[in-house]
Parts: sequence; C-alpha cells; structure tokens
Amino acid sequence: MADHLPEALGPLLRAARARLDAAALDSPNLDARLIVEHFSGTTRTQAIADPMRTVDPRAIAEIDAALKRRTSGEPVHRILGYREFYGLRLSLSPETLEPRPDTETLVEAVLPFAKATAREGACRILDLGTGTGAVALALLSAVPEAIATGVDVSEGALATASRNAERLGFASRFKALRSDWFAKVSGRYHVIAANPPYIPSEDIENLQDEVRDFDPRLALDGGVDGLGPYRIIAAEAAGFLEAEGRVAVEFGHTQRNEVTEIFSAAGYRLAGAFCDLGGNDRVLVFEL
Ligand SMILES: C[S@@+](CC[C@H](N)C(=O)[O-])C[C@H]1O[C@@H](n2cnc3c(N)ncnc32)[C@H](O)[C@@H]1O
Repeated sequence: MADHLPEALGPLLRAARARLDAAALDSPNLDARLIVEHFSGTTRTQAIADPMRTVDPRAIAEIDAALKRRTSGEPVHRILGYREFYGLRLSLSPETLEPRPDTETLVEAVLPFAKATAREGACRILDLGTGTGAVALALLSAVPEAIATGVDVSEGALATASRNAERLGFASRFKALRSDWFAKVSGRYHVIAANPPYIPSEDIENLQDEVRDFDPRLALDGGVDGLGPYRIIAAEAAGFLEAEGRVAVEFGHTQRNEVTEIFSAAGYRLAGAFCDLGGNDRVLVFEL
C-alpha cells in the first residue's frame, strides 16, 4: 500500500524525498522538490519559512501520482511537462527531445558572432532540428534584433516550438518550418545551428532507460554511424549561408574528428571548438 503523504509542506517534501530515495533514483532531493513545488504551487522559500503550511488535498493527490510516475522511471521533466533551458521555461511534448544543459554550449558558441552580426544590421538564424525550439529561442532571448527559423521534420515538435515561442513572447521573430533538413528551406542565414540526432542506430537500445524510453527516436537516431545528418548539413549548408556566416553543430563527445573531417571535406574551415560543462568535446563552429 502506498504511504499516505502528509499535508504540511515540510513533512510532505521529506516524505516525497524518502519515496524517491527508496526507489534508488539519482537525484531524489531535487526531483522531490521540483515535483512538490510544481504541483503545490509553492516555492523553496515557503518550504523553509513556513514548513507547516497546508497543501491542498488535490495537489497532494497530484504529487502522489507524479511520485509514482517518477519511481516507475519516467524522467522528472516529462512529468512536469517542461524543462528550463538557457533561463527559458520550455514546454515538452512526446515528439520533442528534452533540451539538455550541454546544448547551452551550442548557444554560447554562436552568441558572440550572432550579436556582432546583429549590430551590423541583421541576424537571421536557422535552427535545424529545432525540437522544443530550444536553440533558436535561447538565441532570440539573447539577441533582440535577431530572427529565427526553426526547422523540424516532426509536426508535433514544431507545434510545441511554436507554442513555446508564443508563450515566451518571440512569436513575431520565430518561424516554424516543416522540412527534411534543407528540403523546404529558402533564403540565406548568418547562423546555421544544429543539434541533430547523432546516436548510431545500433546503440539506441543501450541508452539509459530514461533517454531510450522517453526521448523520441527521431531525435536520437543518427543512422548507421550516427553521422548521417552531419553529411547532409555539410553538403547543403553553403547554399543557405550568408557570406562570412557560421555553421555550428553539436555532436556526441567521441565524434569530433569525424565531424571535422566531414565539414573539411565539404570545404569548411574550423572557426571554433567548444567543450560542455563536463569538459567533453561538444560543439564545432565552421566557416567557408
Ligand atoms: C537531438 S534533437 C534536438 C532538438 C533541439 N534542437 C534541442 O537541442 O533540444 C534533433 C531534432 O532533429 C529533428 N529531426 C530529425 N530528423 C530530421 C530531419 N530529417 N529533418 C529535420 N529535422 C529532423 C528531430 O525531430 C529532433 O527534434
């Protein structure tokens, strides 16, 4: 029988943490806090300042259900329905990858160039495989003069990206485009950014359960060697790049040499290489 959850905020948090701890989850403290705060509408400060504050019974039932989903392996942000990325709250849907902190490296890698380009008059950004819109919307938040097109082959992902753009106040500067990479793209861009699927097909089964079972396969599977999307991007980007524009790609931390070779063979020069917060190779920026 499930434990009865207390109705006072402090004890409720402790009980939630104990349940997740007992299920041997990686971050029981953080997950318990996120779940309790989200469904009770309370803040960390309230939990500290007023731990005996009573939580509504309906919220307790929702917290109970969320804890059950979490202990059966569903990622905490799928349960909440959103994830923070570059300071923006992005809604998720079954068709979108959960944006990861590592991808903020891609935003940081092109930001100085995007800002400088915007100062000169215009900055058009193409975000290939936009998912929730994470990369495009983060860049729009940091470069107020920029406009962005988010491309995805998934209709569901594009609907989520458009909703995120609308809710964050970027709708007038963000366009969602359904396209198989460049197939329907037109015009020229100062920045072409992509975090494409890069897992080799045969490795998908060996991914962590939370990734394999909850992130869409379309967002993960990069083909036989995981490099298929890079070959397409390297072969076609030049036709959509402004003179002196930049192409920036995220990749798996063991793929730096292969990605470099693919872009070098297509005539690009390396303009920058960036590691993620864990010190792994993560992003390369190219110019023609
Ligand atoms: C790794 S996810 C990245 C999502 C988002 N940019 C992020 O960083 O959180 C890759 C994205 O590429 C999209 N995608 C896969 N194949 C595609 C294709 N052929 N053309 C356009 N987008 C594609 C997927 O739907 C998914 O949204």
